[in-house]
Amino acid sequence: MLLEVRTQGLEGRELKDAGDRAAQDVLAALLAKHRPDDAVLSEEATDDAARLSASRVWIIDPLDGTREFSEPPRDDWAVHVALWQDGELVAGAVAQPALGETFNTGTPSVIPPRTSERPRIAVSRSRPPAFVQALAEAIDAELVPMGSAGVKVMSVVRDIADAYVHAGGQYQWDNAAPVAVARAAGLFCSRVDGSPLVYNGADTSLPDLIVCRPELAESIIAFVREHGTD
Ligand SMILES: Nc1ncnc2c1ncn2[C@@H]1O[C@H](COP(=O)(O)O)[C@@H](OP(=O)(O)O)[C@H]1O
Ligand SMILES: [Mg+2]
Repeated sequence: MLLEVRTQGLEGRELKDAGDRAAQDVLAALLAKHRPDDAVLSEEATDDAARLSASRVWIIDPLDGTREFSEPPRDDWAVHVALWQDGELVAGAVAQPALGETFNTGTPSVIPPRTSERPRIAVSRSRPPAFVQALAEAIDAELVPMGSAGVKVMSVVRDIADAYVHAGGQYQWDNAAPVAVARAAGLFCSRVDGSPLVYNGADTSLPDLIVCRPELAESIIAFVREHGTD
């Protein structure tokens, strides 16, 4: 469906908006039909405070990496659907339609053996946090820029990168489903200072995170604790 939207001759802002709208409409209709009693937190819908007292909340980003979606033939954009229940993420899926792949917690991904001795850190292609260059030098890592938080987390799942480090701004929908999938696959996930990622908080902002192979977590967190993220 999103692939089809890309063939309609739209460009730039119009293509971004058409993608956001089409994916939001499909997901909202499916959730309303199959899970009418659950709350939904979506990037593309008005936040309803009822979710704060709900037991089950779907946290969705209908189109993550909207910028890259609008730059065909780029394939680094994704669809995120997570389910939060009573304080925890309990299920999630990240689809990469341009790859024809969906990663989900029902069939947890098996992380391939690490192929790169030198750590590869996935970072935002358009808004990389300032400190990651210094972090990369400190732990002798290389930076791998790409779009979409979901794609970056899946790049760790797929052994294209070994870590994803972000700071400076993001929202719950950008990382909820990717984190659910990464955890199910055995990856380490936390805020950049090592504290837990908390979902369905009143504030939709969740501005920083680390997702990495477990053996890299300590050195990344130690760097942030010593140097901060400025
Ligand atoms: N500094 C920032 N402030 C707010 N949102 C940010 C951000 N950096 C990244 N994001 C959001 O995180 C997602 C992944 O970004 P990136 O591709 O740069 O890594 C994007 O989501 P959307 O595409 O859903 O808007 C983007 O808007
Ligand atoms: Mg997003």
